[in-house]
Amino acid sequence: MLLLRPGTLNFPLSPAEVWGREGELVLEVGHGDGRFTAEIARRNPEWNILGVEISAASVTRALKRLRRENIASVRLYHGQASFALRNFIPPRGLSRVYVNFPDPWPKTKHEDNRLLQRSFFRRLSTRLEHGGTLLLTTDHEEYWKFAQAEARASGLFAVETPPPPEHHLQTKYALKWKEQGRSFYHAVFTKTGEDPEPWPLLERFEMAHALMEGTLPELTSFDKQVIRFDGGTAVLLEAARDLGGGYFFLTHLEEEDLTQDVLLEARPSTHGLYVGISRFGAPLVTKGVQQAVAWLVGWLEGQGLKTIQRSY
Ligand SMILES: C[S@@+](CC[C@H](N)C(=O)[O-])C[C@H]1O[C@@H](n2cnc3c(N)ncnc32)[C@H](O)[C@@H]1O
Repeated sequence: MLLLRPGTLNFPLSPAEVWGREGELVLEVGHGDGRFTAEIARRNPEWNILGVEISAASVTRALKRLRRENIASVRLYHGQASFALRNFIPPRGLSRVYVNFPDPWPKTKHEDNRLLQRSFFRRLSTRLEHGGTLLLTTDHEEYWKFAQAEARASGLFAVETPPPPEHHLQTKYALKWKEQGRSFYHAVFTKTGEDPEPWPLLERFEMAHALMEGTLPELTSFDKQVIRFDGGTAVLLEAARDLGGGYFFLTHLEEEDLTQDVLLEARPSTHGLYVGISRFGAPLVTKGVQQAVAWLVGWLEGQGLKTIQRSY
């Protein structure tokens, strides 16, 4: 299980379950092609390493590299760093975080997109052990200064700015910028205090389905439906017949720091018409999933079907 599928895991992660052993937990945010991830795994074979990356192409490249190099102490997650930090890492469970060449978002109006801002440092403090560190390496002087100011303003981190260690300058981006003669900046943020406000896990649910009776409509077309709710949006994009006499509804969900493409289904079962989330792709059953199912049930009620039982 090199690639983590959150729908199949308990939160927070149990190192024994996921890595097969206890050990120091280290996170790399935005690992790109995984070159640095492989390097720290070779240097520190006792670490349990989690790599998080939002680009699917980069995750694929990193997976190939880790397999090729036979590295067994790394797990990867394709998604947002904040989701992984919040849900995978036990309170004070993390000893170190690496962030190499984060997207700088240079325009002032895009500053909110920067990872290393005050709210992030506050949340990070709940997951780092006391004295735990975040190590930043960047070619972007302005972001480097911004991150330092934000960390200090959180009141929870001490900041030092030693020169970057040589192996931090071997990542894909470091090599690219080195060729162009750019300078590099480094900062070590050490946790000195903790945000008293806990950062609770994402709310997960066991079930999101209903049993209905009646006859499913014959659909010749399906108009895209956008459902907005407190905390996100669900978009039912398309409906498709399944061969068992039901329908699948391709649904895109955006919730805070989680994006999922899931299938809803409406199909005959032994107890009646099952209308709910399909297990395909091991989705996380979230509030958004429940909202999408509730919409579908309401829509089918509008077509004359009756709800016998609701589980959401
Ligand atoms: C400039 S690249 C650097 C990649 C690599 N660290 C290197 O030095 O070669 C920034 C990477 O961060 C990833 N990224 C940006 N925001 C992220 C987030 N919120 N969570 C996880 N990865 C993220 C991007 O997809 C991209 O691969």
